[in-house]
Amino acid sequence: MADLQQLETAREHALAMEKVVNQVVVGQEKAVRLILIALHSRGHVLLEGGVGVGKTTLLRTFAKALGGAFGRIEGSVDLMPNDLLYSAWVNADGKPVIDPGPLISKGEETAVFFFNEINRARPQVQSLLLRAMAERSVDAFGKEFRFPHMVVFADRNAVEKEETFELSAAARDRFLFEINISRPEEDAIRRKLIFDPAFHDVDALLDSVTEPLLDYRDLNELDKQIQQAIFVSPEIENYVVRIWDATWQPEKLDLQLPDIFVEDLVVAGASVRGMSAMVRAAKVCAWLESRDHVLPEDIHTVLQAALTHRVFLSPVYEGRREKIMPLFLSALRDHIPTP
Ligand SMILES: Nc1ncnc2c1ncn2[C@@H]1O[C@H](COP(=O)(O)OP(=O)(O)OP(=O)(O)O)[C@@H](O)[C@H]1O
Repeated sequence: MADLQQLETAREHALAMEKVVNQVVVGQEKAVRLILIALHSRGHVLLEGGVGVGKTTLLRTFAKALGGAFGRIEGSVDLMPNDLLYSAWVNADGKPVIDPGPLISKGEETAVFFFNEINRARPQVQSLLLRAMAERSVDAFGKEFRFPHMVVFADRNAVEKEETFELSAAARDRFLFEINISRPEEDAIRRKLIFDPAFHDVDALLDSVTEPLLDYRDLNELDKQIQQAIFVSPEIENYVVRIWDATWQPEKLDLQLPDIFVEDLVVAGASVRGMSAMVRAAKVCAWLESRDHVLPEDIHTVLQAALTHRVFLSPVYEGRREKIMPLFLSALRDHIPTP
């Protein structure tokens, strides 16, 4: 049974954490809310967006606010799977030394692991990461390293496509959300980021998070409690199933999308994993809004992030995915009657 008082206290902590993160990383409120939801539904996240828009700052802030460790690695063509597990070097006495690599060096304390530019890493490296994400453990140095509290964030460089290895459809499906992080829209915030020196020094920004606001070790249990406590009505169930069907056969709705033949658009819609992930995330959303049941607005909050990387488009449209998917998913939302 979920403990309602415990859930209430946990929500206050989660909202306090969100407030602090929004003070450190400005103009990214939507992304911050989605990351908060992902952390509480224990889902890994793909990040899509620009370079130097505050992704590392955002993730380091979350890790610090959770009191856990932050790990990071850069994807590159010559990165090998073992580079995640160990690094070898020669010390001042000429002796070889082997250190644990970024994936395992923080062990069980890892709360957030950031794989920057995952599409620059070869498929072997991506596979190791996917296995670590699914099992939250890896084998190295003849033993098992576990990181039961880790949530992985993987960024895809969407601008440069030279020498890249795009994630396969099955690999993308392993991520709860794909979240877009781009330049803040508000002019005043953009100016602040450029001209206020406070935003030029990440370490100084992070110093403003003085103590953990939540314990990363509580999140696995909290997730179970939230999933038990939040109710999904039969009407919402029907609504979700209609959305699911529409991702497979959008031509059954009367959608009009510019320059697109809707009958030819989709090769495959969302998976079972994708739809259940969306529902889990919507429940967390309802909990953050102090409700014990899911409303259509919770589904709407997570719809884009949960499904945008899970619908497979025909090759003729795949190259315009970034533009088409937001239009397509908004059209689904607008055409399916809400309960
Ligand atoms: N929205 C924001 N709020 C606060 N600081 C920001 C924001 N956007 C960018 N910055 C500042 O810009 C600089 C670059 O940020 P950061 O390294 O986090 O970006 P990034 O997206 O991880 O970059 P890269 O793509 O190169 O890895 C930092 O000094 C950071 O403080």
